[in-house]
Amino acid sequence: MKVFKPGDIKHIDNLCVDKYQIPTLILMEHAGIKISEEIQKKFNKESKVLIMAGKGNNGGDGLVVARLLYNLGYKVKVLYLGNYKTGDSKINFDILNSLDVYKTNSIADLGELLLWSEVVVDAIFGVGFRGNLVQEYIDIFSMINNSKRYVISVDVPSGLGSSNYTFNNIVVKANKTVTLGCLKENLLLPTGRENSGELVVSDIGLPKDLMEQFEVSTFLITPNMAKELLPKRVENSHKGTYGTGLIVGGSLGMSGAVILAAQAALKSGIGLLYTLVSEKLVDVIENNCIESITIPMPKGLIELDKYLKNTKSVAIGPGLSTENNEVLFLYFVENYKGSMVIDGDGLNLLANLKLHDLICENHVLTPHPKEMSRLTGLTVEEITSDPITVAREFSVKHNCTLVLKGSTTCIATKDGDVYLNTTGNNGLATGGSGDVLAGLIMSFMAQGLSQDEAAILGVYLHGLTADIISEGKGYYSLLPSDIPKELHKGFKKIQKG
Ligand SMILES: NC(=O)C1=CN([C@@H]2O[C@H](COP(=O)(O)OP(=O)(O)OC[C@H]3O[C@@H](n4cnc5c(N)ncnc54)[C@H](O)[C@@H]3O)[C@@H](O)[C@H]2O)[C@@H](O)CC1
Ligand SMILES: [K+]
Repeated sequence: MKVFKPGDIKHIDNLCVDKYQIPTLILMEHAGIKISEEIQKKFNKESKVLIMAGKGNNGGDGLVVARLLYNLGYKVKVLYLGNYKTGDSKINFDILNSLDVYKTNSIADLGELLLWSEVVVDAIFGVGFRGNLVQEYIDIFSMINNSKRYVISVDVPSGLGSSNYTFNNIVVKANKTVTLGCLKENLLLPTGRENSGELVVSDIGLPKDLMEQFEVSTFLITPNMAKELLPKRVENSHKGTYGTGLIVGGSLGMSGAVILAAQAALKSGIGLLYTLVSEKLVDVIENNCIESITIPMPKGLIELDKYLKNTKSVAIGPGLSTENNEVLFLYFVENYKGSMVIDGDGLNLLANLKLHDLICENHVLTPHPKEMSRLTGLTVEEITSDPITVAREFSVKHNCTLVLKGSTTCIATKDGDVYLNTTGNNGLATGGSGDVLAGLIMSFMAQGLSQDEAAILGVYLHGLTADIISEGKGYYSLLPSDIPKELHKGFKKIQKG
């Protein structure tokens, strides 16, 4: 599903007017109709609705809502923050002036108005919000957030920056956000998701042709997309049909990482699995992954060639340790020509040894923000405040697939597309869930998916399975090892569509 940037919205706006001859006043009316319909679904005509109308077009949408609800018989009061000297908001302000709707621009009355209200329509800022907040707005936002009223945000919760930024760390916290015409990037990033409440994308009459033809480079992973990516299972098949994979990792004390990755690979349909681990770990791996073939680390790495010949994909890094593994890591990055997931200490070795020039299109890198920081030299804050751009720039520069993990994971391709994943929950924030993900991606590449496809499906399935488990277990008790065990439920849900 297409996801739009603030710049795209401006462009769409202009095209509506110039190419499709649709005045924005019509779109504003549609926006108002859609918001008022959402209110009617939840609140009856006895309800008291406070409209907070900002000075731009977002405020104009709010003024339309005020008129429509007033006409329907709702008790409506408006606190407006603009002068409305020109444009569509002025037209709607003038119309409202001709009606007997209570209006004030006195912010000092906000406390009383909030006490009076049952529903607050947050039409203070939309996608035109920029920069910092002055104290007056910080106070307004705090009062709304502390009011315990039902808040419905128009387009975006007010104060949400264009990416994952927050200015002065405050955003209006909505119960529901009705976003207009199309999905916006910032709503899908963590700050947007935390503050939007239930998210509804509302059709406001933007031309179908325009929206279909408009090119974007950010997408939301949908159930349908995941379904289409599932590797096909065929009746007449054998283990060779579903590919051979290899997990390289597991230093002393970290055998669990390999076991988790291996369980995930085995439970996601791989044909044959090898694990390559330190000799001392062979027994523990064999005991826990009876379907895999365990290879003890040979003295001469050249001995690995006979295994690698038939191996379609590798995951290197789970539990590997950065100590004494430089030669091994370099061997794989330089010699292995199949698809390869580089995870955990594989990423740290990549960063420590400055091997960025060896990253190529066969590689899927799966850093969390701290590992990304080591890879890029950016701070964690710089990465998390604009993860889409950071991920995109890296994948294009290094011609690889990058999975930047987070509560919204960004999968960036070498072509510059970014896929956002919103499955998963805070129960995944436990050491080991990344190993499961690495095993899944490796498994899907062994089964014939491209690097991008495997990353998209792996990330989606990983989060979806966690969500399914959490429905029964809650978030506290979710363990990475639960995911391979319950993976069949994730697959089933994807297959159903
Ligand atoms: N794109 C479209 O096709 C449509 C957009 N509509 C609405 O228009 C909105 C965008 O309208 P605008 O571009 O007028 O922008 P907004 O209404 O989001 O905000 C812009 C106003 O806020 C002020 N502002 C921005 N940052 C500020 C800050 N940090 N502190 C104080 N003031 C600040 C600006 O000076 C300007 O007056 C959308 O979010 C949506 O609600 C709808 O009317 C329907 C059609
Ligand atoms: K808003």
